[in-house]
Amino acid sequence: MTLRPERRTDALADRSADPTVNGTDIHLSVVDREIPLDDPATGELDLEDRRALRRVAGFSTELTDITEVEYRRLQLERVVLVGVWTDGSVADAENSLRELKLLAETAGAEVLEGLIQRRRRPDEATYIGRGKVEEVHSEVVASGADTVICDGELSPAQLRNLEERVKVKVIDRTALILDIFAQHAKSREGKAQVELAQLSYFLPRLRGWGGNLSRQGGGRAGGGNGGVGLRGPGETKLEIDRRRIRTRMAKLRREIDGMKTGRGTKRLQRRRNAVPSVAIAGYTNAGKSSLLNRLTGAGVLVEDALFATLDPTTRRASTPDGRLFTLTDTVGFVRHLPHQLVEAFRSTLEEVAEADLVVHVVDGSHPDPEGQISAVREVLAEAGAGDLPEILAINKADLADPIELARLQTLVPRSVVVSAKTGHGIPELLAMVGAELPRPEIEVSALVPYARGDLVAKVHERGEVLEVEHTADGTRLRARVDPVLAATLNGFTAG
Ligand SMILES: Nc1nc2c(ncn2[C@@H]2O[C@H](COP(=O)(O)OP(=O)(O)OP(=O)(O)O)[C@@H](O)[C@H]2O)c(=O)[nH]1
Ligand SMILES: [Mg+2]
Repeated sequence: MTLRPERRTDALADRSADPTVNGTDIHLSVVDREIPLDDPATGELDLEDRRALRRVAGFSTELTDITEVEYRRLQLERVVLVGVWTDGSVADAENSLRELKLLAETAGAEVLEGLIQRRRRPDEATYIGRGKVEEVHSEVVASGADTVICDGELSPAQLRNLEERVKVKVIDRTALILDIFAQHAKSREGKAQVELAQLSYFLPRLRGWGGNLSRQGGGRAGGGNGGVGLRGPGETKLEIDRRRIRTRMAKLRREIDGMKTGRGTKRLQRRRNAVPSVAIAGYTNAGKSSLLNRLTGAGVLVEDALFATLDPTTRRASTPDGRLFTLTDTVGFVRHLPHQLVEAFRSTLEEVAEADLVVHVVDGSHPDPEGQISAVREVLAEAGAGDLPEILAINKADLADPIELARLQTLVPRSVVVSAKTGHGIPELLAMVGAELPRPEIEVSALVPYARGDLVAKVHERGEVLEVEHTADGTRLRARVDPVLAATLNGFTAG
């Protein structure tokens, strides 16, 4: 597998112009598939294995416009999806493959077929059972696919073995997610983070193309002990590539650290102004950006695609009683989010970890909201945000089954049913946010002259006004405020 940035750009341009990507309907059902009873290739009699390869019917991407089809063929990969289903129900296995299909389509691929194999665990050498590799190969030939995507993270050896046998490119879920992130990254920081994640994924998977022939120059094989600057001549091509990648990764890490400082300064500034911060977190496509737009009119990109948002956006919002807070929309999470990405996006995730409160958005109309909730909590914990107070916003109430919504609400004490689309539940959500935000600590009484209306406005925004009275001498206030504002108000102590 190679990194091919050219295709990415093309595929992205195509994706945004493609009406079929957004509206694809998926009808899934698992149908038992006829499988020859004996497997002459291996002579294995693994009954469970044999019965287990199932075709997920009606799985192909439906494209209606024929010219569109022709156009897409030029650039897009035609893929067959393969999953190993180890535990849980058929529905879980289907959900997982359905999500892989969405991911593949988001990356710009055309999905031709989806296959699930029931196995106790993935095969160590080939991921799917050896006997079944042949069938996947036939499927690839029959459908004219050029890529197989596996629903898991495969070892370098598994990828290589499988690729040799199915005779087309094989990629795994991790590489697919990395590819989507690479297509969507816009900011300098986002791009650097994604590149770092991709390189750390590819590093152990590099192959010495051409084996021994790849040795550069003559001399010693397998350099590495010649010291800095002296390693060149004896190094294999593979070692040179590895070294280049490591150097590039170190440079990216430094760059990302530098950019982090810039954002840290802004964050400190907000801290100093004692504006509490709320982070919106949640599974990809849950409606996080829609909610930010609904709450603040931010105009952030909303798309029915996975990982539409990669760069954090921060906006100001206020509680029903007028207190200001910041609201940050962040990258969405997904099950088995590649750890390389979690690592590379650490600085973005730290932003979440430093928030005063997390609004965790979940798509109430999704078939497995609990699975999504726990996947999000896992990533939050990994980012050090596991202990933050959390409000669960159960979104897409306009689409979801009310019984399901009620059930979800009983699971989490601090939850609220909302619809970013219709505005349902938004006042309740804001009230809850207001109640959960840290209270300003210091109670003050002050008599502020009318000339200092700015100060009164600040108390309204940053503090909590307990009593207010307009007198002949000015505004008499009793309020709870932060230490900085308390110090200023001290000059106006009410007599
Ligand atoms: N019906 C309905 N659709 C919604 C609602 N909220 C969001 N959507 C749709 O869900 C899709 C995803 O919304 P986004 O706001 O982009 O979701 P996100 O969580 O920011 O997604 P990523 O940034 O990709 O992780 C879009 O097609 C929205 O129009 C809602 O309350 N009701
Ligand atoms: Mg978004």
